[in-house]
Amino acid sequence: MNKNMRIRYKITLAVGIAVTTVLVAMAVFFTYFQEQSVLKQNERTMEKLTESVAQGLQAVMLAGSADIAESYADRLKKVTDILDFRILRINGDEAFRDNKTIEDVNRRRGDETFAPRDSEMHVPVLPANDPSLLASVSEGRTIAVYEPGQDGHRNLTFLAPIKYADACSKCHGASGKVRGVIKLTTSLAAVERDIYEVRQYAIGGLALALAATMLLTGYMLGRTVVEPLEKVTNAMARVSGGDLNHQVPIHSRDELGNMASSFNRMTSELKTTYDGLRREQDKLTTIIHGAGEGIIVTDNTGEIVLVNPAAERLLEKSASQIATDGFRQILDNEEQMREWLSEGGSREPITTTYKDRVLQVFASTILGNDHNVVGSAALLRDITEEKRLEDELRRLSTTDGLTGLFNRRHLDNTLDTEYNRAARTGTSLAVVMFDIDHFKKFNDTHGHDQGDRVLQAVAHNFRDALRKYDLACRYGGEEFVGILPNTTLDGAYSVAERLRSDIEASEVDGLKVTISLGVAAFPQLAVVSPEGLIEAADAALYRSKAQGRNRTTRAEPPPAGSGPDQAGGTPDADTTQL
Ligand SMILES: Nc1nc2c(ncn2[C@@H]2O[C@H](COP(=O)(O)OP(=O)(O)OP(=O)(O)O)[C@@H](O)[C@H]2O)c(=O)[nH]1
Repeated sequence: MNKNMRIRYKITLAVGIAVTTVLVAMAVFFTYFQEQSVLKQNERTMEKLTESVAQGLQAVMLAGSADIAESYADRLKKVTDILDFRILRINGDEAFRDNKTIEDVNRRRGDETFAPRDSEMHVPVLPANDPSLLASVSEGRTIAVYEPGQDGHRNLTFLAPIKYADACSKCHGASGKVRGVIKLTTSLAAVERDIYEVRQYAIGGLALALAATMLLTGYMLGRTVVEPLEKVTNAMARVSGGDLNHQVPIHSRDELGNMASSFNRMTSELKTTYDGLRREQDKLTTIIHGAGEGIIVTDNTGEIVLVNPAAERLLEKSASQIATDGFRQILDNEEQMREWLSEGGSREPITTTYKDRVLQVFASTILGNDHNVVGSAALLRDITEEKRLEDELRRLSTTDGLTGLFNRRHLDNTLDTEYNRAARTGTSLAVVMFDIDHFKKFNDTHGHDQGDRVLQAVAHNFRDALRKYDLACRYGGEEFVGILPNTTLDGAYSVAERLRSDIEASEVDGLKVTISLGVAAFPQLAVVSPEGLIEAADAALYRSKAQGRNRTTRAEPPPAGSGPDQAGGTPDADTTQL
């Protein structure tokens, strides 16, 4: 059945086939039985006729008028619809064609009762062993035989026995039960024509009944099933097209009526849900469009379906340009985007630089309920200012405001790290510690602001004296510490001396200061902690002070009886001040 065929035609066709089958079966059944009945009736009539002919002939024969029997037979042959009429002997030969019986009878009677025929002939009509003939003779009953005729219609042949009566013995002597057989053949042409006519009427009636049934079925199906179904189908099409206000009219309370009312209920609930979703979507759209963060969303084919104004602002591109470039080109860096997305949606935001801005990007793959990819999303946040403030904060937390050197907290952290590294790698780590000589007096004499400027100048010198991977720190007040990785005690001593002489030689606003220094190095000095290194340098510094200031002292365990290893200028720092 064609899949595109409308249900109305499908059902009508199905009903038509079913009705046709039943009607044809009934027509065949009744026609067949009617035919059989007609044929049987015809057979019975003809049988009676044949038998009465046989009895008539027998009576004629008994009356001694065989001639009449013969002429009777000849006349019967001419009757319409009687194709053949013969009087047969029980061996199948036609009687009354030779003188054999006449001679027998005359001989038996002893006179010339019957005159012999002028001409004789032997006419074998049926073979002696013909089953129908044998059955008729042996059973003494009439046998009907249907055979195809030459005109296309069937013929009906009766073989009716001519019974042997006692009176027959007078002429024919003792014999069997049957003396001869009447063979009467009629054409069934008239009967079959009648049957054919009946068939024609039956087919006509059948066609009429079928057409009426089909029309009625089509009409009834249309009214009761198809039209309601079509209404629901049309309503479904309208609902799927977005018209959620459409309702199916309900005309009945049957299954189709229930279906329509269920559909209407479903549509109403769908509309309620849809309206709710729509409101949520509107809210979401407002939020997305008003968000400070850039939002870009794609569908599962990778096509960009949403770009909010913040994204346009951050990327300095129009929404259409972003959509044209594609999701992987959001940051003009396809490789990076692919990498982020290949991680199955980055869980951590990624910080990247884009057109002099620092952007925080959260790129993720959106997965559906069954873990299939339904799209991708990128959330962009401009953290340039945040980053600047963070860097500034970090700088402020690790540096000293007056001198710009690293502060003590940073020193402690760094020293820890460097000490551990030196201990692990077996390299040297040196510490230079110094403070300004008689600085209290300097402050008192020149004022605190002047003292600050001196501190800044000394810090400047200090930074210049160190390598770039050394760390210059303001340890507190007018005390400074330098951390010198990969530096031996002698190396640190040289640096300290150079710094001391630089400061001694320099001026700040025409004023001079000197510094006293202490140097310590690991592992020459077997300290067990970074604090130990500081303490050793501090002790060496103390000794520089004690030895007269403006000098550098090595922190090394002094051999018994020997003095500290010193270098530097004049013993008393008073002379270093201007
Ligand atoms: N101008 C200025 N002075 C400071 C600052 N921090 C500490 N000082 C001063 O530095 C002086 C340190 O004095 P002291 O510890 O007695 O040492 P000193 O006077 O340098 O004597 P010696 O170290 O023994 O030579 C104090 O007067 C502090 O007020 C600062 O940030 N600016």
